[in-house]
Amino acid sequence: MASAVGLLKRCYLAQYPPKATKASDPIRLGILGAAAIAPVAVIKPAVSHSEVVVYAVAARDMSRAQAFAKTHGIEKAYGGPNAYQELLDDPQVDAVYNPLPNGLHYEWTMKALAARKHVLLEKPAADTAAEVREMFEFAKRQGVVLLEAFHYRFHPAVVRAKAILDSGELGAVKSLDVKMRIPQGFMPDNDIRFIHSLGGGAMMDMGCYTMNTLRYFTSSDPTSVLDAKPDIFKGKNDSEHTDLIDTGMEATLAFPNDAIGTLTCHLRAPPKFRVIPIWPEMRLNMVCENGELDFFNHIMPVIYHSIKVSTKTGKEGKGRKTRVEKVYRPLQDGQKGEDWWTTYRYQLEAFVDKIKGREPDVWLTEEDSISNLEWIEKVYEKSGLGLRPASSFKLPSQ
Ligand SMILES: NC(=O)C1=CN([C@@H]2O[C@H](COP(=O)(O)OP(=O)(O)OC[C@H]3O[C@@H](n4cnc5c(N)ncnc54)[C@H](OP(=O)(O)O)[C@@H]3O)[C@@H](O)[C@H]2O)C=CC1
Ligand SMILES: O=C1OC[C@@H](O)[C@H](O)[C@H]1O
Repeated sequence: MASAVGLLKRCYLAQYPPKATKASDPIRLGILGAAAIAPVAVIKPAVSHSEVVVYAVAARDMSRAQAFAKTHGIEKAYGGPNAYQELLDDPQVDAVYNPLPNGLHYEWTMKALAARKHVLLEKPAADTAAEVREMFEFAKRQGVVLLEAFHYRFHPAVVRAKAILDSGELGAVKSLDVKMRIPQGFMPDNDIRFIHSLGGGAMMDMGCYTMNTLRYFTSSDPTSVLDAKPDIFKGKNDSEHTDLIDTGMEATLAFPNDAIGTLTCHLRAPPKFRVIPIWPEMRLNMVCENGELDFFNHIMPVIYHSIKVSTKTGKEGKGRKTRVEKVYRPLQDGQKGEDWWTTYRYQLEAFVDKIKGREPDVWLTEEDSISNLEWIEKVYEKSGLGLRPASSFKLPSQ
């Protein structure tokens, strides 16, 4: 009963967060595109943060920009073909959230960095690893913060699961399996995720999390891609190269010390036995020398999650001792958080801390973002689908 009340309370407060009194000099955030993810990723999280105000939005269509601004109480709306650049040229904007389609991440992040704005950039950071490297190098030269929005990494449940592994309690990792699947029926054929020129594909979308999860929990990069099997897009849209779009991917990767990682991602997972609809699935399982860790819902842990830890017991290790942990707020003294903070709220806290020159509780390095794309590329190469197209954009100074 208590846990059901907790769940309802967390979901309610995540949806309707308490309003923070704003500081006199908050970071003014501008959003590039009236994207579906923006309210969840930054608009709601900013409500309870005293040091951020979502100040502007830009959309390719003025009425869309205005409607979005009105719905979300955003002061400034830029619309039309030059709207994104106009937002970047606005001296009132301190930082930018870039939730454009993957294939536009590089161009608009480079332009935002050129305008000396800090950037919170949606995942995957770009279409190619070379572009990711360039963006981070440019951010450093410009003296601004750039963060790839792997929001799940900021949640204390994920931090705790990693700490369990790092503590040595379970011994060395032997195998990991990560699954992220959405049942078919949720995404139309013309979704940006099915458009090759926009960096589409399941391995780019859900797959970038699965790759990140494997690499994070092993604290290493893979050593090779052993196998990669795509499910090819069977729908129809007006774009080219839909035969190179994966709606799903299953890959097996070798890791140091003979560990094996498997990832499954799917944007249109078919029903079981062709008729039984499946639930969305987000799960991580790790088999280690001295036990096992099973993490249910590591991507959206605020709603509900469980970290089941089983350790071997007895003389020959045939017995099992099992416990379940649920972690909704940081376990370490001095770290910030509330039970109802979403992964995105934790992420925003870290982004703001970094901009303000404070040490965030959790941070993602540029090497992490670069390596993630490198290994996504290797999976695509192995699958036979090839890399996503690099952007043709070049900064005038390049
Ligand atoms: N962190 C997370 O949990 C999630 C992250 N994402 C990531 O966020 C990004 C956007 O996803 P999502 O919000 O679902 O996508 P949407 O399609 O809702 O938004 C994409 C935005 O891109 C703009 N855009 C600019 N050029 C184009 C173009 N040629 N075709 C289509 N759209 C264009 C549109 O802006 P305009 O308003 O100007 O027309 C649109 O609002 C992706 O990188 C995705 O991977 C997505 C969902 C969840
Ligand atoms: O978290 C997510 O859920 C839905 C996906 O398609 C999206 O891009 C991803 O980030």
